[in-house]
Amino acid sequence: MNENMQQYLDKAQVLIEALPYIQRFNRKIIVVKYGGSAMVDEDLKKQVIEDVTLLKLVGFKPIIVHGGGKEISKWVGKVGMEPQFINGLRVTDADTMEVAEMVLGKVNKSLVQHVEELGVRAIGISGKDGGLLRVDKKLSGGEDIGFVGEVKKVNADILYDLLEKDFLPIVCPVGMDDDFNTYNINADDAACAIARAVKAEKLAFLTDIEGVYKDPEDPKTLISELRVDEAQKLMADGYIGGGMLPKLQNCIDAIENGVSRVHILDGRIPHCLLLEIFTNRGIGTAILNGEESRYYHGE
Ligand SMILES: Nc1ncnc2c1ncn2[C@@H]1O[C@H](COP(=O)(O)OP(=O)(O)O)[C@@H](O)[C@H]1O
Ligand SMILES: CC(=O)N[C@@H](CCC(=O)OP(=O)(O)O)C(=O)O
Repeated sequence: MNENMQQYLDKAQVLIEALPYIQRFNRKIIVVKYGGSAMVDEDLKKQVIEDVTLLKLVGFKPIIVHGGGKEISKWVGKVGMEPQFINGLRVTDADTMEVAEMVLGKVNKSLVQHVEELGVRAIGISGKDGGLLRVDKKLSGGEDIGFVGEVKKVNADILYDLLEKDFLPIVCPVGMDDDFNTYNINADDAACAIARAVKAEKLAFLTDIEGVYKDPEDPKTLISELRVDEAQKLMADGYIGGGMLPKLQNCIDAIENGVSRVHILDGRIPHCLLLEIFTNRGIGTAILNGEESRYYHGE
């Protein structure tokens, strides 16, 4: 067999290996939280969008919930304010809220544009549209941090309707309270609330670190399988900081409320989503309930 033919056969083999995963997730909802560096780097952005589009085209039902924290901070700085975070949440006064909503709206439409370019119908909505995300004011450690929302209600019907009509929903983390004031929602919180509401099969957080470390200073301490009680202990013992705190809390919340699979993936790895879903490589950190394993039986 010549070298060319072997290359084609290898490609065919990759597709065949994906078959059981395609069957397992067929018509299942997968929520992808898209944030961190993978949003800033244009090549990575293209690859993430390609991955999600491919998931859609092979019969999954993906929903993208995006962040844009770095972009918001850039623009907050440009208008002469200083970005401020408490426990991974942005302190959001009225001016910051205005900037955040503008930036997130722009990010949302640019993602729609990328997906549409690949021939898949995408609809970009914020949590304001159709009352998708209703919030209460969220405090951080008892402290008032401004217009930061805690999701209290998700209108899942909008998402079901869009999926039913074969659209790829792309959600930006802005919502309203009962008095129709605008709130900034941490995108991890929004993704978790949505995954719970639609009973997603999988929730994948794409971020800019390999996964959860026991010791953030030591890459050798990356945790591949993290059980809920272990995660709680890591947080209580102070091993988790910054934006990883709300992320891990949301992972636990999702897994304890009916989302079957929850993963933190390194969005800097090209095609990390495809690798996680279609191969047995076990990248990133899987958050698990009880004794289950991140690997499916028979793998
Ligand atoms: N134990 C830990 N393991 C991994 N990351 C951690 C840990 N503690 C703190 N972090 C920080 O959390 C960050 C991820 O959160 P964040 O920057 O908010 O991600 P995103 O923007 O993707 O939501 C990492 O880049 C890292 O600096
Ligand atoms: C309240 C709060 O913190 N909101 C976030 C919303 C965007 C976000 O979460 O973006 P990433 O996922 O890219 O970090 C913020 O203003 O940065």
